[in-house]
Amino acid sequence: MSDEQLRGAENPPIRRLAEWDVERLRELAGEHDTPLYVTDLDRVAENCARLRAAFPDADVKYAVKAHTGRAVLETVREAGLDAECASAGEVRRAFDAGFPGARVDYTAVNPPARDLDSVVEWWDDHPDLTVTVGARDTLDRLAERGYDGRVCVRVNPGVGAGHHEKVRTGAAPKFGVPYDRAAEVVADARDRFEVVGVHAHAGSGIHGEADLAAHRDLVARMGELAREIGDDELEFVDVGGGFGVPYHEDDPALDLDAVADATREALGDLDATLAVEPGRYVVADAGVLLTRVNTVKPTPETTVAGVDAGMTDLLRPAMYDAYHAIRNLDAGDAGDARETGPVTVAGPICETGDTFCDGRELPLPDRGDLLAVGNAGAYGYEMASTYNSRPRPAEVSLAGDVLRERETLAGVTKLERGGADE
Ligand SMILES: Cc1ncc(COP(=O)(O)O)c(C=O)c1O
Ligand SMILES: N[C@H](CCC[C@H](N)C(=O)O)C(=O)O
Repeated sequence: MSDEQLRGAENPPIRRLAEWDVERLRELAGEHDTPLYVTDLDRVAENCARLRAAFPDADVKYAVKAHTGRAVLETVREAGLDAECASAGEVRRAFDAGFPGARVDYTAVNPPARDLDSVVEWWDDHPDLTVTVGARDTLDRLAERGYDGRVCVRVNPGVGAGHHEKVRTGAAPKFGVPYDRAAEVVADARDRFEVVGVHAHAGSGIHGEADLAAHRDLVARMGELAREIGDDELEFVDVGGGFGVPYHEDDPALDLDAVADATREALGDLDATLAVEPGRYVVADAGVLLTRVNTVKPTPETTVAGVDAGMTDLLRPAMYDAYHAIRNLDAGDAGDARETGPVTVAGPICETGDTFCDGRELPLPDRGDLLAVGNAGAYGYEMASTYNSRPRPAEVSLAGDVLRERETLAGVTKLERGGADE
């Protein structure tokens, strides 16, 4: 893609749910059944390209946790982003998808011994991998295992931002060494490791003015810290991810170029390279969740549309009260003319919070209707569980390749005594 295409109308900053090809989604649901995640790998590549165009001189790392699927990771690797991994499991996935060690950053948060053991073992074959560390104890535990490789020190910037209090990471004491102790921890780390960077992350879903102001504060603080400890001795200053996408149909898309300019300005002059690590921005609008209505129940307040996907497939509404656009692919602008009214889309899980929307104005559902839930590509399948003994859904690419098989009931019980062993 040319620079013009990367930034222009051919690569818009958001693909809205209304823009997905309804006929194709219907076909995929027919072939693969529901609930079904559909992932558009071309859109993943476009999002990567837009990030690289906005941050041409930066190291752009993909936060793997947003969507860990092999096909997504391969697409991201080919599009030139590095991999930021939250666990040994994610590091393994990055290696398996072909990322070399030099493009892998393991952000260790209270890392279990097993994770550290594995990563130190893999370091033999991948001596250029970077371990990001947010506590002195973690430095000691790495040293005890003979690790003396590349380290990045994670700082708690005391500045949080994001779509919900549970994701304002930068203000949570769990993450990173306190800002005013960072220089001391870096000095200690320099005695024992190759310190290549410093890192902080404000939180997830940075969108409005307040979040952007917090992001700028964080970046400015990281610029100051880097200069204090010697930016010429660092390879990079990582200011985290968190770039938001619009979940409401009429929310504007993030102006990524403006965010990039503000980031550079807040960082100030540095010898070290800027690094960013978005997850959601790369995959959110590249995925939809398809689910079918199986029960329609009129009540005085709302029509309940019982569907075959639940909070076990897409946890975000239950966990964060997150809004996801929902489109009935058989009614309204996508199908039959129908009256609209307040509709509650409810899953099959025995939990009051197992709804995708409550009393939202939608075409009144019929049994058998196919619904699409938008922006399901980020933290969708990744946060799926088998609660209520529900097998996890399948995932296919928009092109029709099965990316993840539907889990079976035998799969759900296979690890337990007396469970299925197939
Ligand atoms: C350290 C770190 N980096 C990056 C991210 C990615 O955040 P987002 O998906 O909002 O870009 C997260 C959130 O999960 C994170 O904790
Ligand atoms: N770990 C991320 C938050 C992930 C949020 C995500 N799970 C969501 O669905 O919004 C962070 O600290 O910024």
